[in-house]
Amino acid sequence: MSCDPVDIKAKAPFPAGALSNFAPHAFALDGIACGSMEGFLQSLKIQDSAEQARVCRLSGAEAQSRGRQEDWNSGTLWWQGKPVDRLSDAYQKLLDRAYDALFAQAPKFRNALAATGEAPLTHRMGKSDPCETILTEQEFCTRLERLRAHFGDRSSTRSRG
Ligand SMILES: Nc1nc(O)c(N)c(N[C@@H]2O[C@H](COP(=O)(O)O)[C@@H](O)[C@H]2O)n1
Repeated sequence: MSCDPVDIKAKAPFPAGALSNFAPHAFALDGIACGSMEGFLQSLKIQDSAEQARVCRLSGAEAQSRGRQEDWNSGTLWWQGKPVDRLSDAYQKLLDRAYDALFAQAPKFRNALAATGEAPLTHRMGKSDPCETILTEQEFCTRLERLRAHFGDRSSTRSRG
């Protein structure tokens, strides 16, 4: 049986809206408190660690518009005072760790992800060029689908007894 895609965006009803990076799900990464994934992502454009930690606590459009004030045309992003090349494996690993932390620490995010069943996930408003955005549609949706596969892992473990 095929399912309709779930297109993730902030103003969509559950579960798509709750999966938006804008949604206020609290988690911590490397001891830094984040109010949402958007707060974390947009903070990566900011070199100053104190201001970065402040932006991490934001959510929604407030977080996005704060990050969009920064010029990161050089392709250098920042985490805890260290530069991270946008096009590097290190950046992909940082994104993995952030989404793993969100999944582990935010039950409402996990519930929304579980509620998508096996539907394809899309983020049609997202961009595709990594030089134009801190998170492409593909980087976003593949991570959510990887995390969602954990639910299947648990049920198959149970069914094997
Ligand atoms: N609301 C919204 N509008 C757009 O035009 C977008 N590209 C997105 N995508 C999300 O925005 C974050 C990336 O921001 P930047 O493009 O780097 O400023 C990330 O959360 C995308 O999922 N959202």
